[in-house]
Amino acid sequence: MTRNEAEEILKEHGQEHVLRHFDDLSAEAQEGLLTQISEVNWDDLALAGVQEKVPVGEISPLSAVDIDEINARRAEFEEAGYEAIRAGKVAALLLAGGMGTRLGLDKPKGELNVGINRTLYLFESLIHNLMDVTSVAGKSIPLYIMTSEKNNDETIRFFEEHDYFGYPKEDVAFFVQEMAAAVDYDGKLLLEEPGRLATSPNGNGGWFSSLKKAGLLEDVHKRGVEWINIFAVDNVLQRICDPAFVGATILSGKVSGSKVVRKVDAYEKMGVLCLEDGKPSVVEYYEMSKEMAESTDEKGDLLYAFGVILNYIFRVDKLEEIVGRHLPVHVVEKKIPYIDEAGNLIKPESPNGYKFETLVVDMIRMMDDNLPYEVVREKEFAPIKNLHGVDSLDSARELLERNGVEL
Ligand SMILES: CC(=O)N[C@H]1[C@@H](OP(=O)(O)O)O[C@H](CO)[C@@H](O)[C@@H]1O
Repeated sequence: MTRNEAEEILKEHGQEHVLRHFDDLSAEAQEGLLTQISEVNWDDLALAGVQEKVPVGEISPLSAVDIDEINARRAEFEEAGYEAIRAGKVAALLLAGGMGTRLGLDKPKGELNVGINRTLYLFESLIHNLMDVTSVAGKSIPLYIMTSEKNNDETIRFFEEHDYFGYPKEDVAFFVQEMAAAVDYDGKLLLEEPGRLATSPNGNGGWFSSLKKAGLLEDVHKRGVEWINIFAVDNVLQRICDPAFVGATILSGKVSGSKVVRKVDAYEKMGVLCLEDGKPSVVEYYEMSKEMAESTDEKGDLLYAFGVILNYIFRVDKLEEIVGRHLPVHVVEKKIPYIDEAGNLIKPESPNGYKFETLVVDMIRMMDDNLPYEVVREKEFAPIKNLHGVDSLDSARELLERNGVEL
């Protein structure tokens, strides 16, 4: 994009301020800024301050394959899962674009040390969880790691430095999540440096399109991968490519599966699986009505009892079918560092603008069906969202120790 083209498009959208420092920039920075401008999604920006209206259908409860049923059929599920894994049909995909900022760590979140008397990085722990499966299967599993512009180089450096924690390097591929520009409350694009728009990762809904854009779908096909198990970096206890989960999903004939746990109470901060117009769908905790959150059956149990733990399996052919479809954009208020008119860097203490994200939970709605698969939360759910309190480093350490992991 040339400067003139940039000027024109910025003018059209009332964003001329973006070129304020342009003449003072190096040629390289000018080039970088023009590229960023050409990548701005103007449709998203138009949503500043309004949540895109996603038509909500008729919501009804959805039950899961529960722990009793899983235990009764575990051997059968595991056999089917291991068979697919040994045939090379299953890959793992780690969502790791985030930084550890909220945990006081100015590094990729996966570099958090969860150890106490020894070092145990989040990344390391997740790799070990995956290796529990590959060592029994006698077969390596391709691992795709989604990073972001903010942490990609450092993440790769970290894996190199630690020799991939013993995982076969040739089976690991990194790719970068796409970014989205952020705006202030007036819908104006923010700059994080005189020559750079403030951007942030575009939400976890973009994982498959980013994988495709990075050219890794070819690798997926070349290896004969038919299923991808995506999982979040923050849950240190989770099982990855769990053979029973993989097998149960395959045997169900469904195109996707979600690991779920029973919520501790109506307001636990989790997305909840339900049926929407008869199809599986996830409603996020901050979008759930009080009525939906609190409704119970005749025994007094929550009707919408199963929360997703951000560990899903998807069939690749179905992902390819839906990849071009529009995912709703979620507008999220955030604290966004920016430079003011005088060029000073401001780090706001409270939210000052909007970021635009698509969410993987909306992909569930696009799948024709989904198998909710219940797991024991004390064994598989220890998300680290904060340092202390609920869903924190403290609570995760306690759960790790209870599961026999020495810290
Ligand atoms: C968009 C998305 O995937 N949100 C996930 C994710 O939410 P957070 O707001 O990041 O905590 O993790 C939760 C589990 O820890 C899960 O229940 C929820 O659905």
